[in-house]
Amino acid sequence: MSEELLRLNKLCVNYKVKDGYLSAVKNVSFSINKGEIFAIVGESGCGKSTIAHSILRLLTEHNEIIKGNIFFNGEDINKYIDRQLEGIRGREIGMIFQNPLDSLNPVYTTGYQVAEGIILDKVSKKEAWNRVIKIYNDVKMPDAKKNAYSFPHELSGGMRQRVMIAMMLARTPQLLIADEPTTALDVTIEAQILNIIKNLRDKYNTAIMLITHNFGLVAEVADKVAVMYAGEVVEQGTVFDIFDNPKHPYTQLLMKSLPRKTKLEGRLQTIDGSVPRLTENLPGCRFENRCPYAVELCKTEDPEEKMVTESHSFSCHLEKVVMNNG
Ligand SMILES: Nc1ncnc2c1ncn2[C@@H]1O[C@H](COP(=O)(O)OP(=O)(O)OP(=O)(O)O)[C@@H](O)[C@H]1O
Repeated sequence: MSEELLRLNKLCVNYKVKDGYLSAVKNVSFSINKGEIFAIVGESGCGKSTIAHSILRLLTEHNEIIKGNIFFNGEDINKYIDRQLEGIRGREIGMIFQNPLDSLNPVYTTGYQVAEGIILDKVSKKEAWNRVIKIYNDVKMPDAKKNAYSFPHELSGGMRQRVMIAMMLARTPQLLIADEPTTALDVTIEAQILNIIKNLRDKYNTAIMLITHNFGLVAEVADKVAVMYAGEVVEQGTVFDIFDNPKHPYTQLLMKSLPRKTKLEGRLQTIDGSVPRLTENLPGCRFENRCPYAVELCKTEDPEEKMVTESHSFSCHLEKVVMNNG
C-alpha cells in the first residue's frame, strides 16, 4: 500500500491587506504519497504558491494567518517552532522555483553552493566535491567538472535550473516542491528538466509537488492532480480522472478550452468573467459568477466535497447537471 507523506487538512491562508483580510487559500485538503508526482494546477493568483510557501513557512512579509494542519510523515509541522522547521527545510522538503537566479548566490560558484548542502551532512570537502560532480552528471549538466566552477550568471536558464535540482538532490529530500520549474525555459529544455524530475522520483522515491498552470506538464508527468480556483481546490483525482472524466464546471471548461490536438501543450485558457474579490469572503461558490450552470443556491452556500470514486472528488452544488455534462 502506498504510504502517505504529506497531508494538508483544511489549510486556510489569509493575508492582511489594506481593506481587511484576503482569503488566498481556503479549506485546502489533499494528500501526497511517497514517490508520487502531485500537480497543483490553476490560473495565476489562485493560491498555488501560497500553499507551497505555507508548507515551508516561507511567506516573508509576515502579514498572513495560517490555519489548518500540515501533516508531514504524520506530524503537524504547522505547529512546529521555527527551529524544528529548520531541520525539515531543505533536508526533508526541498523547493525549486521558477527563477533559479533568485535563489542562487551570485558570488559563489554553483558547485560550491551544491557542496555546502553536502558538507552539512559532515562529509569532507573532497568527498563533497566528488558528490557534486556525480550529482551534476545525474542532472545531465553538460561539462559537469568545468561547470561546477561556474558562477550562476555564466550558465543558461536550463543549466541554472539543473543546479537548483542538484542542490535539492544533494540533500535527497522526501518531498520536492517545484513551483513552475520550467515556465522560464524553452520547450526542449523543459522536456529535459521534466525527465530529470521524473528520474529523481524513480531513483530516490522522492515525492514531487508540481505547481503549474500548464496542463501539458500535468498530463506528461503527474500521477494526481488538484485543480484550484480562487484559493480553493475545486476538484482532485488521478490524472485520468481529471482529463477523461472532469466533474466540476471549471475543470470541464478548462478541458473544453484545450483543443484536442494541443491538449498536451495547452496552457490554461481564459474563461469569461473574473475571479471574485477574495477580501469580501462572501458565502457561496467562488466560481458562481462565471459558471454557466449557476443557480441561486450557489450564491448562498459553500458547496460540499463530493466523492466520485475513492480517488476522485469535486465541490459543486450541481451534481446532476455536472454529471451529465462530464
Ligand atoms: N504577501 C501577500 N500579501 C497580500 N496578498 C498576497 C500576498 N502574496 C500573495 N497574495 C495574493 O494571494 C493570492 C494568491 O497568490 P499566489 O501567489 O499564491 O497565487 P498563484 O496561484 O501562485 O499565482 P501565480 O501562478 O501567478 O504565481 C493572490 O490574490 C495574490 O495577489
